[in-house]
Amino acid sequence: MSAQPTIKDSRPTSRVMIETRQLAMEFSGFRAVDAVDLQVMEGSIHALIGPNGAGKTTCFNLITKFLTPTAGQIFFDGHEITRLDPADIARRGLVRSFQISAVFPGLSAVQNVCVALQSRTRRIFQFWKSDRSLADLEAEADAILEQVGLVEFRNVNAALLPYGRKRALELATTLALAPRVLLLDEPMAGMSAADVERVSQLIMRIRKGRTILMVEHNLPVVAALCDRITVLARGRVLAEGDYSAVSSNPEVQEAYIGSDHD
Ligand SMILES: Nc1ncnc2c1ncn2[C@@H]1O[C@H](COP(=O)(O)OP(=O)(O)OP(=O)(O)O)[C@@H](O)[C@H]1O
Repeated sequence: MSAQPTIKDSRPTSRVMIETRQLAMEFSGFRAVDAVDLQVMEGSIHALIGPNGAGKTTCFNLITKFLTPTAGQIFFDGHEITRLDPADIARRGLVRSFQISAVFPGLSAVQNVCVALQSRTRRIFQFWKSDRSLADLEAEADAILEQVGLVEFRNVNAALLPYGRKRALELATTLALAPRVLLLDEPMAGMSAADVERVSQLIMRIRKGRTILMVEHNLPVVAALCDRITVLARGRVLAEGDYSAVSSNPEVQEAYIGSDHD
């Protein structure tokens, strides 16, 4: 793990947005997540990394309430959310990308964002509504498409978008839900180098006013984007700090040896 040039534009504050206390998840006696204490600061981009089977996805699923922990607590902006359901926490502003907003392949980019905006405002997406309300909605959708660099693709069906652009559209539909905290599950998975660069820039653009927690295997991306990194191994926190601190930690280096990560 070599040091990478930084493109951070960080403004983390001292306020804790997501906190886990002694978080644990047991599957038939096997502790996939074991006493994890995590603090994600407001305004930061925070990564969860670790070798295969470290417990990253399980941890993510616990925080987004796709799983209920067998022990421990989860707090969002100071409020305990351990027993709330995913829709409840999404309404509070903690949104997992691709969680509620699906991308409909038969709809254009702008229609997809309109559907997501509608789901936020709980109105029914009625194309036959007055031109005025549809125009308002489309103006808001266009502003979001602009944020993610998809203006020129606004009328293209989602199914026809290149892969990287589809991920950008997924992010756009997530942004339509007005998240305060965004949880990204391997945002760079399966992307070409050009798409990785574009989506990295996109994440930097959308971080303003938000907190981002991501699971990501691409370590150069983590080095470039993330203010703070928590390294998990065998369900436990092995190390935490900025990239140079965790990558120079001998225990972290050892944990990665023998895994298929670089
Ligand atoms: N539903 C489940 N039932 C039983 N074991 C599970 C379940 N989900 C995860 N595990 C186990 O928990 C451990 C942690 O898995 P998890 O997917 O959270 O790791 P990860 O760090 O995300 O790995 P990867 O990088 O390979 O995606 C693994 O040993 C996995 O086999």
